[in-house]
Amino acid sequence: MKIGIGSDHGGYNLKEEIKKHLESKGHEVVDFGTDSIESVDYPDYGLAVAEAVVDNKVELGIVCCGTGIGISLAANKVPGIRCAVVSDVFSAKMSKAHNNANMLSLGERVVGRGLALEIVDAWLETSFEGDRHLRRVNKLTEIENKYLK
Ligand SMILES: O=C(CO)[C@H](O)[C@H](O)COP(=O)(O)O
Repeated sequence: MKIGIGSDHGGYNLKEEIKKHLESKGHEVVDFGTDSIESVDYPDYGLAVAEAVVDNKVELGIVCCGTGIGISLAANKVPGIRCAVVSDVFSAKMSKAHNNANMLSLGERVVGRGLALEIVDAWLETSFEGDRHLRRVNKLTEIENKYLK
């Protein structure tokens, strides 16, 4: 699978771990930065990955910041993005099965490396269940469309 990743400085080390992990499993990773722990602004990286997802340059996106919150908020501003901030395996599975999340966000200051990689695997291995959940996800899109100018 082709997966876009990105982080600010607060999520840089976790992003690098996730990148190595994904590549070791045979995924193609497109890294949108950042490239060090030098202080940067998370909206720039959330936006870059989110745009790659909606433009179909990558299939899914994974982003990290200190908490996972700020970079997910940025990604979720892009119409078509459903970016879930997750810090447990159950929520990772549900975010795909019920919400069809096309981006996953993790906080380096929240979850350890081992749990983060389990979350990533669970999320990638879970499929959207459709059915009643599709109706609800479609309603999310309707909300976006209502506010698109
Ligand atoms: O988690 C984050 C956003 O939700 C950021 O990584 C965090 O706010 C960065 O903080 P600092 O500039 O103090 O390192």
